[in-house]
Amino acid sequence: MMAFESLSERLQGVFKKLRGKGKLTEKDIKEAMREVKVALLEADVNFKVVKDFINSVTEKALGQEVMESLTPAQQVIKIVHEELIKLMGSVESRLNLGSKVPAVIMMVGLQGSGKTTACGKLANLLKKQGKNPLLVACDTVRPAAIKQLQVLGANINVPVFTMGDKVDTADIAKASIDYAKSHNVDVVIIDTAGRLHIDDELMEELVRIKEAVHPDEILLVADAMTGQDAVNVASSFNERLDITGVILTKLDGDTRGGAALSIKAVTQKPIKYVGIGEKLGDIEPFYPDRMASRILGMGDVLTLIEKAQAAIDEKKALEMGQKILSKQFTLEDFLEQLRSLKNMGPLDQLLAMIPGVNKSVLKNVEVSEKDLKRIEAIILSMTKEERQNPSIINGSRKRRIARGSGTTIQEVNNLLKQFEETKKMMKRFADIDKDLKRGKLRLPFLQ
Ligand SMILES: Nc1nc2c(ncn2[C@@H]2O[C@H](COP(=O)(O)OP(=O)(O)OP(=O)(O)O)[C@@H](O)[C@H]2O)c(=O)[nH]1
Repeated sequence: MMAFESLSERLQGVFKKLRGKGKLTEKDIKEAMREVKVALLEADVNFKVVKDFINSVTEKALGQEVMESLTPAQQVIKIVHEELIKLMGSVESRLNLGSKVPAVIMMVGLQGSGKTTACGKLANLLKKQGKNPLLVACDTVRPAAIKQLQVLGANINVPVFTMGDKVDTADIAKASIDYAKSHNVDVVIIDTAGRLHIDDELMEELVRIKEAVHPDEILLVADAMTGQDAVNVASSFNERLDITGVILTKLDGDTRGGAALSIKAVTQKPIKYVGIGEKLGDIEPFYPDRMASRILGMGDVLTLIEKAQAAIDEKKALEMGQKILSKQFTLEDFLEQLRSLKNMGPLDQLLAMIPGVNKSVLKNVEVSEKDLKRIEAIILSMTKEERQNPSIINGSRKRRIARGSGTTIQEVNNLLKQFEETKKMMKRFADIDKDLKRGKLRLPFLQ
């Protein structure tokens, strides 16, 4: 995820400076907070939110425990981390589908926010959880909206309820509930009309749908790329409709982060899901703690582990882990590792989730999809002995391997260096995993 990159870099810069100092003075902390403030404002975080955030962090950071601790800089970072989590709502907010059947989710938002797509993503997610959802086409304004919903529904094998664009939308919504009851549907997802801007006519229509079906959830779909506008939109919808939560879309773009950081504080309504791409699987629950860790460059170990578990055969992963711990990790394992990493998605995104791996480390490791092909060729040109014990690879062996794989000696050297780096990184990963299992995740800044 490229979002938050510049905010993340700015904040890490501020903390690096702090860490360079032994004891901190009040002046050091105030100076750092000024820089954090500018970084947040530049990330388009709501002005009032920034002000409250800075006040709260400063007050805590100037407290005695911090100033007198042996690691004041790390304590300050820890406070920022905790306050960021609080800002985004502290805990993961799940869907609250109530007890009546069918449960009703009403989706609202401006045109182009990704509302229709989000309806499909949510239906897909619920279906995977064993539910039997129904999509309801209540956007009768945008000509292609009904068709778009039908196409989405067909893709994920979820029925779509429509009465065309001539019927009143509150009536359509009501009729869809009757249909759901007689068709074994347990969750109804209503796609509503959007507008380019908030207008009264739209709000009145939405209020009428709300009154007709009493939704369990009213989710506002907001585009993260629009920053403060998304926050203002959320406020307006919340005033009129009393929304229950937000789905923040397009977090895969280079959004500066303002919306994700401000929406909860401004509206008091949680972000429940984030959209991270155009495909139907590109939706994730929103975890404030993981997001805060990402922003502070502490990586996102939990997401990484979940992805790894989904992509790698667990038994193999366990074997691999044991090999690393017993230092028998060979180039053959390395190759296998790279091949399974390929299944996990773009490598740089995955590696960026590991704490302590920032851009500069990534540059050293330099693994791109293209590199993988070359690495494969080089490793396959080695003898079995060389793969198992790379230390025997001397100058003449390197020449032979380079020739055999159609690469250069420099490239063979690079690969061997990468192998060593990976070994180190995997060791680190194994440590993190161990800590997680022990229930105590050691964050890098506390080391
Ligand atoms: N990159 C990215 N694109 C997204 C995401 N969600 C939606 N989109 C794209 O955003 C565009 C608009 O999405 P729609 O779902 O058609 O928008 P909408 O809000 O339903 O629009 P109306 O029906 O007119 O209100 C489409 O091109 C989607 O593919 C996301 O999480 N990431």
